[in-house]
Amino acid sequence: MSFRLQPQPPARLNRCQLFGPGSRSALFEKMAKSDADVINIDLEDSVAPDDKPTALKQTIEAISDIDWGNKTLSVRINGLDTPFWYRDVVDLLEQAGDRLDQIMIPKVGNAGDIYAVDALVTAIERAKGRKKPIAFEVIIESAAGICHVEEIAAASPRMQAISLGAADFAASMGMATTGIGGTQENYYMVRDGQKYWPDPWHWAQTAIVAACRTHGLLPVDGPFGDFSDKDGFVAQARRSATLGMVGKWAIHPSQIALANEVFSPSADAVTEAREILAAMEEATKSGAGATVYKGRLVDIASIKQAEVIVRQAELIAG
Ligand SMILES: CC(C)(COP(=O)(O)OP(=O)(O)OC[C@H]1O[C@@H](n2cnc3c(N)ncnc32)[C@H](O)[C@@H]1OP(=O)(O)O)[C@@H](O)C(=O)NCCC(=O)NCCSC(=O)C[C@H](O)C(=O)O
Ligand SMILES: [Mg+2]
Repeated sequence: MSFRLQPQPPARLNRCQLFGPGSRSALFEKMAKSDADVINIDLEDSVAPDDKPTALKQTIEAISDIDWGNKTLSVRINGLDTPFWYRDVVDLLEQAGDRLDQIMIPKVGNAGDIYAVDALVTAIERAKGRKKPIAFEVIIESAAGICHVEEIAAASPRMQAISLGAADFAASMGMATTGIGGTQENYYMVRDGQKYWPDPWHWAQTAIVAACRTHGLLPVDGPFGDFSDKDGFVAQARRSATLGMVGKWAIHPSQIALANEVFSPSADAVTEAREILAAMEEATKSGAGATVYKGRLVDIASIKQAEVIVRQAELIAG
């Protein structure tokens, strides 16, 4: 038990983060007009090395030239193990307009990585007199990242969100798969001759959720590579939502509506949450700390659970 209150995460929608390569400028308008809450223009792994300078230039222009509406606008920079990342940060911070909300730092391994980017961003913001501080979101996608996830979450006041990057994470962990997220054929148990497929991402997601909730950040599920498998995407997203994640990446427009649906509480869930709050208000008036709702126990913890759902519904309603 701690006497410190758990901080609330940033009060913004993050149900779907739509990715598109910075080298494919033809996609930018489509991304801006999509129903995704967050846009991630990618300078990292979806951009070939020879295309990096063009992708950076196009991205900087698009930040000011395109109407991004009320979306959170983020650019994924290159990893700190590459020769590209410092140029990404310097050019974005010196040349891109104030519409840029955050940068995404990939393959973060420890708090020192965040410190390094924070130092550079802070120096440029001061030198250029940038008014709006750039926020950070990071990807946990390595063995080192998951081992240090809590110190990473605490590393800077700029931190707003952490995603799980299933592809690089699997590679770093030496997992025997080339799939990006979702059920893994060979990760199964057998009972009475029946196969049962547990979730190999569960523990990493839970570690990310715990670190994010401790430090008031948004935990986000990363990519699901097989964009023709809608059922698989929805099943993965529902598991993530049940564990406390607030949203999921879309690497193709067909995944946006699916993510928005899963990470928006249903009308029935919101009604039930409001009824639980009303039942507990009545109980509190009569001096009780617990009561019965639809034949089951609800108590003071139920108020906090119901508030999670009502808060999300209110965010969506604007
Ligand atoms: C996956 C894609 C390469 C597919 O592109 P394409 O072949 O053009 O798809 P379609 O023909 O099916 O497109 C149908 C229409 O949708 C538009 N489109 C396609 N992609 C996008 C998009 N991302 N945003 C908006 N609109 C999009 C097409 O232009 C078509 O439009 P129209 O002709 O008008 O009907 C491509 O989707 C793509 O590049 N996706 C993003 C890839 C990416 O950013 N990857 C990086 C993130 S995942 C990762 O890095 C792994 C992670 O780090 C980890 O380690 O786990
Ligand atoms: Mg990756």
